[in-house]
Amino acid sequence: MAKYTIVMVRHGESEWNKLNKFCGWYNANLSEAGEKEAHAAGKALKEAGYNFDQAYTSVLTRANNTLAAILEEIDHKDLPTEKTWRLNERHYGGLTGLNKAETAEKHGEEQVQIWRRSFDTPPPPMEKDNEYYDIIVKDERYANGPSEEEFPMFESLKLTIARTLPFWNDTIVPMIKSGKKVLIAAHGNSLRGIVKHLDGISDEGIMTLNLPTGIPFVYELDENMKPVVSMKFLGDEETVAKAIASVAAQGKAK
Ligand SMILES: O=C(O)[C@@H](COP(=O)(O)O)OP(=O)(O)O
Repeated sequence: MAKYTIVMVRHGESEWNKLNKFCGWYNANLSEAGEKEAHAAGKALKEAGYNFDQAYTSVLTRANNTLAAILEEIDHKDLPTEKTWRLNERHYGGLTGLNKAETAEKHGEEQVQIWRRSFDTPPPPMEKDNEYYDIIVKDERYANGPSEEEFPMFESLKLTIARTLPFWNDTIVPMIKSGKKVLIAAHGNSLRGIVKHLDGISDEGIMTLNLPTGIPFVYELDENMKPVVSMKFLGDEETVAKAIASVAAQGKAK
């Protein structure tokens, strides 16, 4: 029997999703369409009668602004919210800022698929002379962590999960178990990590999972945090399927 309900949402389309660029820890804003998706997500949650006691989000603006738009729509702007770098998107290393389709033309679709979706093959590291290195490393939002040793220069999904899961286990799970209704606004890959964990998806199986932007999804969990209902999207099936297919296709050569 379901005891807990948790809602997660990948941020609305970002400016760099729109340009089809690997984004990772680069702090892209929401695009106009992404703002709209975020408001639509809030409206869908309101219509379905969801309310929350606690929100969690990354330290990246695209997730923060998605959460803000949702909270505006559900009339709960002052919902207690914790931001953490542990929910950030995976760090896309040396791929950051590159166009995904152009990268597929240069390195082949198969290689791009491995970089985007393999469980443990990381992208190449971000070198110090990368144009985004200082912008990311010196960003004030990381003043309180990660530490220098923890600060990633690239991340596979495996490495992303290794820094997301401690936050899930130590902070989010106790909150859920205390009876609080939790909303998480984060990113394609930080959420894929949580979904993999919750549903016990294999390293192989997770490769085919793509999360659409701006469509909330619900988990109903039993007392042991095992899913009774998995990944129920608040959107009509056709729209969700199209949005998922379009994310999957981002790594195709033009
Ligand atoms: O970093 C990025 O480019 C995307 C995910 O890209 P893919 O792994 O789907 O290529 O992250 P998000 O838009 O969720 O923050």
